[in-house]
Amino acid sequence: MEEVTIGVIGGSGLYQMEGLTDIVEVDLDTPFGKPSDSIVIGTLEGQRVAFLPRHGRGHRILPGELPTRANIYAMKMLGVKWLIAVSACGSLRADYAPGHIVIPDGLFDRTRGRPLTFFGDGIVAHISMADPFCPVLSDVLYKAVKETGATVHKGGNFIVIEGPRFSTRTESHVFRAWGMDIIGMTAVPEAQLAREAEIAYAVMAHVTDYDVWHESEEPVTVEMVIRTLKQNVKHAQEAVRNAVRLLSSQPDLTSPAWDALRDALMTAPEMVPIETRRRLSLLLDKYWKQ
Ligand SMILES: CSC[C@H]1O[C@H](OP(=O)(O)O)[C@H](O)[C@@H]1O
Ligand SMILES: Nc1ncnc2[nH]cnc12
Repeated sequence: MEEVTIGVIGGSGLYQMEGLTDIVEVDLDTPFGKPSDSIVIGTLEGQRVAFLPRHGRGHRILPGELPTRANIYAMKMLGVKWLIAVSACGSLRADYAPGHIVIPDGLFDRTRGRPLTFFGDGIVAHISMADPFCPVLSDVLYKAVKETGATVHKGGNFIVIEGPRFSTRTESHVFRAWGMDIIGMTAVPEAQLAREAEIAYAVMAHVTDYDVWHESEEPVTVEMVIRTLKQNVKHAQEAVRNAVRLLSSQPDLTSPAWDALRDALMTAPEMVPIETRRRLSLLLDKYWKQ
């Protein structure tokens, strides 16, 4: 299988990447099941890039049903080191307006019952999520969006709800009072699974609505999200292209995520059941074979 170092996960409204050439599609199977869809590998800005639509082509998979472990593991199988996530989000503050893009630096988990880890079944690990998004990749994304001329905000607390329903007004007001800036349904567990897989991960969050707290704006609907995204999908595509160019022109960039497991593993290797060892060898052989 060819090595691809840059991955892109497209969210609501971004189901394919424009401008890819020399395309191949791969159907991967992982120890955690099948990813959301085939992964499309193509050349962008002279660089091989792997693209996966998070909800599948035709938007078939609920946020709470996403096979996120398989999606991240599949990216790891391809050799992805930098993973750009594109998401639609609601805004919880007036100055982050629909049409703007946010590169969040904080994450608050309000999901329930999603598979949150690759570990378990005889192996224990505790990764650090103090800074949930890779600062190096976030910086690249910020510059990449800036180049498109879109309004971009660096930093913001991203609250991730279970969905699939949108929030009540009461919840939305509480999230604002907690200091949350944007709201979505998918960055958890993507961010922490990417960290467990030692992949640098950052989100380009496209503000599509003011959720349901605003006094003069209508409460969010799917129609509103899609309408705003349609107007902005060109920016998203251009920003991804810029990010790929910026990454490939700086081959010396490194991410703290790349050794996230160094101090996270608790279990003595010889105590790990053989099946678990096999399942996680892609993530752990670099430590176990030392
Ligand atoms: C279509 S509105 C709700 C939907 O949009 C966001 O999706 P994604 O993060 O994949 O862009 C949000 O998280 C919900 O899944
Ligand atoms: N207001 C909102 N809440 C949750 N997810 C969203 N995705 C887009 N807008 C959203």
